[in-house]
This record gives sequence, C-alpha cells and structure tokens, in this order.
Amino acid sequence: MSLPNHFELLATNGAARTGRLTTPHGVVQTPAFMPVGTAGAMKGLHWREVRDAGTDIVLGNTYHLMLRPGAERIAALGGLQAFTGWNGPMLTDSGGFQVMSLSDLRKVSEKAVTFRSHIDGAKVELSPERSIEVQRLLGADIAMQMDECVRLPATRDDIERAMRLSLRWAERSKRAFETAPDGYMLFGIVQGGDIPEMRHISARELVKIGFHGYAIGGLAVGEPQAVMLAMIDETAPALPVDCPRYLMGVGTPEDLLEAVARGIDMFDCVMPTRNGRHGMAFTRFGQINLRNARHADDPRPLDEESEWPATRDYSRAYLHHLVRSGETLGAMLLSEINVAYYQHLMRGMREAISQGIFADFRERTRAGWAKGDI
Ligand SMILES: COC(=O)c1ccc(CCNc2nc3cc4nc(N)[nH]c(=O)c4cc3[nH]2)cc1
Repeated sequence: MSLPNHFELLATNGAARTGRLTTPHGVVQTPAFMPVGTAGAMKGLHWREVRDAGTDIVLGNTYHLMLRPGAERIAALGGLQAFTGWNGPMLTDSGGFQVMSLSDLRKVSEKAVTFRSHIDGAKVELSPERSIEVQRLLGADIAMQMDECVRLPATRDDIERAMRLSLRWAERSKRAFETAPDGYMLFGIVQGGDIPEMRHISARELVKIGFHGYAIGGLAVGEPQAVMLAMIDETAPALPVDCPRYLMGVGTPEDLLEAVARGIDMFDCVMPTRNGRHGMAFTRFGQINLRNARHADDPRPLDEESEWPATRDYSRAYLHHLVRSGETLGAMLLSEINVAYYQHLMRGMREAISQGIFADFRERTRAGWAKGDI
C-alpha cells in the first residue's frame, strides 16, 4: 500500500531524474547530496557555510545521538533543528549500520541489536521500535527503517538471512512510525548484498509494505564500484518511479555521477568532510592531496573559476602549509571547499537533467577529472 507522496518528479533524462521533495522543514531539490553531521554538528563547519554551499538537507545518526546527549534530552530541548540551529530538513539513519561499525560486543537477534556503547560501555538495546521512537524524538523529517547491513563479500545464506530480517524489521518500523504527524517520512531500505535475486525480493516486498521513499542499502561496504553500480541497475527499476531513491553512504563524485545516471535521487557520505580534514580537496580537476610537497610554492588557488570564495581566494601553498602544520583552519577550509564542490556537482546535474543534456554533462565532467590537476 503506497503512502502519500511528498516527491514531485520534475524532469527525466535517460534514467536520470530531477525532482523536489517537500519536508516539514523545507524543500529538497534532487538529486541531492546530504553532508553527514553525525553527532548533530558538521565537523569544522558553521551551518551558515553548509547552507551557503548549496545544502538543502543534512544527515544525523540515531546511534550517536541516542548515546549522547540522548534522544529524550534533544526532544525536551525542542528537537534536532532547535537543538543544533540547523533549521532545514534532516534525515536520520536508524542505527543498525553504525552499531555494526562502531560498537563491540554487539548481538543481532530477531528482537533487536544489543551492544555496548562506544562512549561509556553501557549495554544498549536497539529494536526497530526504539529506533523509530528515537528518530521521532529527534524530529527527523525523514526516518530510516531499522535494518541489518552485511559487509561484502558475504555468503548467500548470510545475505538472505539479513535481507529477510530487514524485511520483518521494515514491517515493525512502519507500524512504530504510524503515529508520526503528516509530512514526516519513513524510508524502507533494500538489502540483498551483491545477489540480484535477493535485491529483487527485497525491493518487491518493501514496495508491498509501502514507504514514502526507498533507500538502497548494503552497498559501499567494501565491494568494487562495478558491483555497486550493477546492484543499482538491478534495484532502481524495481522501485516506484514517483518515490525518492536514496543510495546510502555514497560516495565519490564519480559514484554520484554514475548513480544519478542510473536513477538515484539522494546520497550521503562522510567523504567531503572527512577527506577535507585529512588534506584532500575535491575539485573539477579531480582530487588534490594538499599534503603533497609539490604545492609548497604554488601561488594559484585551487580553482580560480569557482563560485566558492575559499576555493578561489587561498593559494595552494597556503593550504599546503595549513595542512602540514596541522592548523585547524586547514581542516575547516578544505571541509567547506569539498562540501561546496559536491553541491556544485549536484546543482550541475540537476540543471543538466532539466535541460536534457545529462549525457553531455557526464562526459564533460569526467573529462575534467581525467585531465587531472594541471
Ligand atoms: C573518507 O571516507 C570514508 O572514511 C568513508 C567511510 C565509509 C564510507 C562508506 C559508508 N557506506 C555505507 N554507509 C551506510 C549506511 C547504511 N545505513 C543503513 N541503515 N543501512 C545500510 O545498509 C547502510 C549502508 C551503508 N554503506 C565511505 C567513505
């Protein structure tokens, strides 16, 4: 049974789409990139810069926020937007993935995932019901079902087990979400590893349950890019054309371009901010590692044609110096430069799809990266 739809498809160009997703805290233009503000902050950035860089929606994490400062506390303080000062749309991940990647002594049962907090070692139980309760307390505009994501490579049995458990948790997540006010959304998550048949079963059964949008999970977990793209080809066509499709945890600029070409509408990844903190810049010439000594005397900015001031106004020599000296400003500048580049790329894709020239945009963008950094 399909749910009321807040997604408006504006144009398609091949399998690529551009649209508008209306949430209680504002409109999201798609394809959209969500920078990851895991614990309620975008590391090294003010929200003003996140917004000015072209961001419509940011991601927060149930796992981190329920452990610290606590979901009930954030609710008492008015919810995530009031608490953090980001007054736009927010999506929260449901926590299962973070438990498997961040905590130890974790156990998966039919009922829930139990684990020890990586902060104080306290024993915590995260069930689909509690995950939805936390995301409602946080006030996320888009909540994610609780699921189990297996790392790849994995056995067929393990992939099928986790996929079917995730479908049962999808049902329970949707039931727990029923009291949410109009406009708040719940997305299902397709699992199935790198096995097409498992992907088809997961997508078909999720659509029968009915969600506001559908994520493709279980990818960007160690598989080659070709496998990730093949699984998108298997899964996207099985999802309702009028619902948003969200590829979780992805990715590099090339991943984004190739996934939009295959019909994906939403993305999240730590890469622009985390790589920025480690001295890596994303530009239209490709990635530039500013730790590299070759930049020490280079007076040129990263890209004098960029519309983002920091990309235009600072020399590579200065950025190299900041990174080598471990100056906090280096991490801050490269984080904003990278988020601005990702959002510049997303805006370029939206415009190209609207004008029916996405294939040409894709070719020109790849050529720019291939040219490398002159
Ligand atoms: C510098 O860059 C990095 O350190 C870095 C680290 C991890 C990723 C990959 C993140 N991948 C990923 N995040 C994910 C989050 C997910 N959440 C749920 N609920 N279910 C999933 O099935 C799922 C899959 C994911 N795959 C990408 C980049």
